[in-house]
Amino acid sequence: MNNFQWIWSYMKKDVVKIITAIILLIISSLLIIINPLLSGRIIDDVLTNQETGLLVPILLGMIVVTVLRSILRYLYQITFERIGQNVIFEVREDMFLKLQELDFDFFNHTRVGDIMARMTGDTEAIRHFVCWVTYNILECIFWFLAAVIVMGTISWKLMLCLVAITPLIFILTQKMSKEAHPVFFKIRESFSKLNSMVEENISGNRVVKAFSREAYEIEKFNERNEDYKKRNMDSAKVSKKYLPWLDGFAGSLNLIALVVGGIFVIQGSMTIGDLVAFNGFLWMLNMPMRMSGWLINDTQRFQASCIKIREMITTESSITVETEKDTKIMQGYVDFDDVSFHFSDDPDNFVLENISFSAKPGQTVGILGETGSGKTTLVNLIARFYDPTSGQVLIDGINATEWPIRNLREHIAMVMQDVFLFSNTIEENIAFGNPYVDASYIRRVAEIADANAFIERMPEGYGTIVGERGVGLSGGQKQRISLARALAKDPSILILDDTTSAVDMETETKIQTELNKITQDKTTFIIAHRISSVREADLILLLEKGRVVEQGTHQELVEKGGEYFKVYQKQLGEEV
Ligand SMILES: Nc1ncnc2c1ncn2[C@@H]1O[C@H](COP(=O)(O)OP(=O)(O)OP(=O)(O)O)[C@@H](O)[C@H]1O
Repeated sequence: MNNFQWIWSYMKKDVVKIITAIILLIISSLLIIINPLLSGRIIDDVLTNQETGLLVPILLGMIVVTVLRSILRYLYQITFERIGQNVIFEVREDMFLKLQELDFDFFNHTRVGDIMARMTGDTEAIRHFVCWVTYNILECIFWFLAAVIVMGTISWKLMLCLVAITPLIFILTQKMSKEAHPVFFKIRESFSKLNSMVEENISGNRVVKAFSREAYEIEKFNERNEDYKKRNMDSAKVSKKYLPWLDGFAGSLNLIALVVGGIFVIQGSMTIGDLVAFNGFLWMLNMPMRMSGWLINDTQRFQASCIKIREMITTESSITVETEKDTKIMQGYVDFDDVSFHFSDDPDNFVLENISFSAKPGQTVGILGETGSGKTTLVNLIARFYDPTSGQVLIDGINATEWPIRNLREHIAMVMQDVFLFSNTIEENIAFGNPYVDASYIRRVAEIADANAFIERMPEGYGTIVGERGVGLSGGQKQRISLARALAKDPSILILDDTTSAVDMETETKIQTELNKITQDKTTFIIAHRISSVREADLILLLEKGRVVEQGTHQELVEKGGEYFKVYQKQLGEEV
């Protein structure tokens, strides 16, 4: 399917509107023919033959035609605008739905700025094409055809002299189109890089300032900005190379008409009125020629944008989300059966190797290990953010890959290491995973997460809006709201990834005591660096370079006197 067929798939449901708009456009194009013909009549009948009584009706006729044409033009232009807006509404919707469906792998490899460029600049290029370029192309075609027919009836010889240069115009537009094609792809790529750079700079503005790297960032920005300017200049150069020629050929039509037409009038094979009428149609021939360069540019821009959008819409997730919602209840049994995993872009480096363990509802699994040992990756496999490369993760005895994914995730709540809060009230942030939760339950889970006290101290309490990425809250406060959000979901499996790393030990102990009261029927995974966070767990996994090197309860592992014991002793020493 080429880009035009693809965009047609969005337009075709508006086929009645399209046909109506084209009919209006054709009528409007036919109406253009009338006024030059009437001008000719003024010269021949009113001025030359002195039929002065015709002047007023002719002038009135010209006014009616002009008004009618303006109304028709307005109607079909607004119809094309509506069709374009409908198309772009659906394209944007499809892109957003795709974004919801795409897996972690896509987001690991795609820059936010690039996605934003597709959602904004590229959709705008498509809107412009449907709303403006399409009817301009159609207008040009109909004007050209109408002009050829009417001018042919006035003087086919003079018309042939003018149309003789059309092949040259065709060759020029072909060459221009070929040259402009790659240039617009480069512009598109450059725009995406510039966008990504600015997006990263804004997201990371605190880091930039903290490290006083503004100058470096400005230099990087200037480089990208310069590249974008250069790419646009390349496009301008292509335009400037061809547009004067197209303009020149279009302008030469007047000269040819004047010289050759003048000779015909002198020879008596054409009246002055016919020559005036003929001249009145000239713009209908030269306008399409002048416009062709601009329309080619816009069409190439449209093509480049289509490719970027279609690339995203057709990206296949390795983990697909079903459309139908399943309502299977989850108990919370988790079994890892000889699970190994590597990321798709690094097949030689196994991040997890031969992991096996079992957990039952009501049990807590503590996961310890040095940084980069694979703890987060392990729990990501439970929520199916990734699928194991080999082995299987069983939830309630069923392979996680066989669970309807939304159903699976509905019963799992995760407090992620990198806390993200939406720019919304605290209450709505906590209710994010369970919109039906009531205010008293929100307060209850906030109390368990030890967040209630500081939330109530805020000026608007639970109605306080937290800024982008929770600016205005401390790291520990954000973690606690994020914990409350997970608890509000009342999940069967609760995953806490370094959830209390930013809170003090006393608060952590308080949270743990409260958590124990409500996790009786849940399977809880706690990733931590401090043994104090996991010592009560029913099972502790000690990870080292993706392998479980020790597993058991705190007591068992201490008695074993191995790696866990060494870490325990070290941390005990630090605490004393
Ligand atoms: N998206 C990714 N693509 C490729 N490799 C990755 C990706 N994410 C993580 N890794 C690698 O996988 C390994 C395990 O990462 P993981 O985040 O699971 O570690 P972790 O034990 O949770 O670390 P930490 O305690 O620092 O959070 C690391 O070596 C990391 O470099």
